[in-house]
Amino acid sequence: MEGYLHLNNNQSFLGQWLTPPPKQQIEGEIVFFTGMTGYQEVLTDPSYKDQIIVFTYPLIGNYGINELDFESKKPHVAGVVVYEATNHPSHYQAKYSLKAYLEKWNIPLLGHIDTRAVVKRIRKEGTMPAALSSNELDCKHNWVLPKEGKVTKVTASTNGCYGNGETHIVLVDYGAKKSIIQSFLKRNCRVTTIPFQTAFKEIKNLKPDGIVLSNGPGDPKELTNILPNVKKMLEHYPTLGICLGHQLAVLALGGNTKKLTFGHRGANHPVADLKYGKVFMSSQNHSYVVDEESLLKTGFEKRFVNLHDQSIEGLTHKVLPIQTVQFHPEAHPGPADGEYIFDEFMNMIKVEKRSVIAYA
Ligand SMILES: NC(=O)CC[C@H](N)C(=O)O
Repeated sequence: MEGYLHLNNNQSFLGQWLTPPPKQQIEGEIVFFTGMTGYQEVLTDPSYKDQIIVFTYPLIGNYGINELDFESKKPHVAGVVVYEATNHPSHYQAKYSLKAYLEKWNIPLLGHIDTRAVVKRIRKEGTMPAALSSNELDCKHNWVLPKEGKVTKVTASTNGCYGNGETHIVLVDYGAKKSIIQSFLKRNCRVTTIPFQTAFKEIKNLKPDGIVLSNGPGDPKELTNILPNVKKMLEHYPTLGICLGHQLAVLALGGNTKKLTFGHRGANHPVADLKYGKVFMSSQNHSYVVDEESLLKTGFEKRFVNLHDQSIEGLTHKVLPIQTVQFHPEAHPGPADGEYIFDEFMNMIKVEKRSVIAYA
């Protein structure tokens, strides 16, 4: 059955529903992911909350969906656009086909769309509201998407406890990916995940050795009310900020963020580490970046740079033990080249512990 992708610039693309057509028109911000694999991780990464995702690789779903690679308990995207999706995945761990999985969660999959043409539009005109619909457009449209509250939708409602290692990591859950927890469990940590509005007093009671500010959906500037809390965390504990967490750390210390035209979403974004003079491939998913000029008064120094557009990919702090990254060191999807950031953070925690003991 025929279905449409309508962009807010009044351009429409005709395709075929590969899942049952949605009962109502689905609206969301349209973004594109360029990786050849990793669709399962993308669909279940809470940072994609309510977005319509276009996969640019022309055949999606070959290895199906398994029980291991979910980044959270359910898919978060509003809709999926592909050129072709297979019905017959081939992988020994495959539990569902892509279509069956999306159908189970009532998420529409629109196929036979010229995804490259769609991406050209988005690259030219920017990320914009869009709709998936069974109907042709009959008038000019301008969808206004609800802005606030995405983090509230995806954060945990209670604390979660994982592992029993030596070092205690408190992970502030703005929509955290499972792989971040696993990266710390691999490094002999105990991880406590906490709802994003947990007061600093309660965080202190948990006696963290280090704090991680997680990834998460939406514009970081929607979260201004929690910045004083974030600032206290940064001033008291070794802190690692990942993606949204990186952006919030900068805002909390008086810096600024801005929106990219079409964001970075893929598994092969080249990043330079200025500390070691080396380049590696990174996994990315973000629309916003830190504004370099705003860093002057924050005490942050640029450490990582995106080699496609020179945007900031990570910072260290001149005085406080803070490391932040815009890319995803936990990978999933994509390469784990940036994983050494977790090892560095573990060292940062050790050094802090030693100096606390020395001064006691
Ligand atoms: N993956 C993330 O944490 C994304 C951060 C933020 N929502 C952005 O789009 O820039």
